[in-house]
Amino acid sequence: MDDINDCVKKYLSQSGVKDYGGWTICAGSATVAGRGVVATRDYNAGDVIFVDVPLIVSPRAIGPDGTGSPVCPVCYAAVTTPIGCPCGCRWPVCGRQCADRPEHRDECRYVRQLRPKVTNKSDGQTWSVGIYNAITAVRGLSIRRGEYKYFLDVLQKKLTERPTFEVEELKRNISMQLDENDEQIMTTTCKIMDANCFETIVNRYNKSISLKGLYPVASFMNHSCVPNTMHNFDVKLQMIVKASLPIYKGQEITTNYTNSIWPTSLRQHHLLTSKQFICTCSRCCDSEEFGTELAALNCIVKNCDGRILPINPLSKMSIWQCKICTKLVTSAEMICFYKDIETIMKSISLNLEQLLYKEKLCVEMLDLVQKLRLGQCRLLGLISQEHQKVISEKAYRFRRKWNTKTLNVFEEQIRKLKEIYSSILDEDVNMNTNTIQ
Ligand SMILES: C[S@@+](CC[C@H](N)C(=O)[O-])C[C@H]1O[C@@H](n2cnc3c(N)ncnc32)[C@H](O)[C@@H]1O
Repeated sequence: MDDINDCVKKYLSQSGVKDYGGWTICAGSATVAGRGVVATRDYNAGDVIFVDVPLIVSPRAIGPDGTGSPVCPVCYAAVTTPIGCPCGCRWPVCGRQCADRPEHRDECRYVRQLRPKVTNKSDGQTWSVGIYNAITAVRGLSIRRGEYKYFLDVLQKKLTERPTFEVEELKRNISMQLDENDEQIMTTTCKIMDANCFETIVNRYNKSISLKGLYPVASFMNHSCVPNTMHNFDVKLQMIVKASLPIYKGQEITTNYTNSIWPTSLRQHHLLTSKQFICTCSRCCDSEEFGTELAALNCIVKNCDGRILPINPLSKMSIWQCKICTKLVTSAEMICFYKDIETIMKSISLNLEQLLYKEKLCVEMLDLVQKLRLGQCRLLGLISQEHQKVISEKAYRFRRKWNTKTLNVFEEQIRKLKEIYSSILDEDVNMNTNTIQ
């Protein structure tokens, strides 16, 4: 483990990151799984634990059905009318300026010498979706050069014998044969990305762009549904990891690979399909999820006030049961109920009644975050921000009806919520206080 720690710390210091030394990468009983990051000193909630610098950042692929839209692979702005890079790599850059940027030079030259095929010449499209989808793979080659090749050996890889989508896309869309060694490095990179990458969100021209980022320290952080950290990204795409709860020396530093307010069945499904493991944390083993009954639905039996919960929260095939009348419901039926609820939630827009409903939801969610012991987490920041927007909107709509005393109470509430979310989201480049969602 010493070699891994030395390599990671050298990389961070060479990347100009200030030394944050209160952690170490460990293996064995100190971690929930394989290697993990462990605190070597105490932290208070809100303390920065480390700042991580990406080894690779790349746009999300465009699906075979055309889902997703391209972003410029150099500046990551959304490109509404993409043009193929004028130098010839067929990536959809946003203009000459990005095509000529030094960081694009080597990868552009590499793709060019593979002779990218012109796919949609007839409709005038000058960029290639297939070549675009291979950006992650091509960027892996930059790690091969130099001392950080070591990361390719030590970072966990997704277990699969299947050919990687990105490399197959590249091979299909070039005229030259891919070098065997390059292909192997690209495949390894993609498997590493699949096992370790984080959603990296950047703000470009007031639009949130979702990218994939590979961060060397964060790659060793294990998952917990009751994590003790939160993170956000600065303008340089550096990941700032902070304690969301007090952390004691010797304790594992964990993150959340999934969504905190999803019920256990959804979180388990997501973790198993994307990261290939079953989480057995204290929250996952507790069917009531710390008393929140987050997954519960009201009993379907007439006149029964009970709540239906899974008998075995760790099994997706689990039977669900009402706590009062003991009615049993199959997992397939529960999935249908959840889908119906999702459809209803998506159709909500904000008239006054719904604004008040949203306020109620914000209050309930803030209570939930507290009960789930999520501490100073990003979710607390985001919900507080939404809550503040609802209250500001309400104060605006009722300003003529309310007296000064009532308005002052609301202003105080707004101030407190702003204080909470500003302290959590302060480095967050996506902070947008204007829109109500
Ligand atoms: C980003 S890596 C974390 C570091 C990893 N433990 C290592 O040794 O490189 C993600 C992988 O770690 C394992 N992992 C992370 N959290 C876990 C947990 N709570 N339970 C079981 N396995 C976990 C899974 O194999 C997952 O695919």
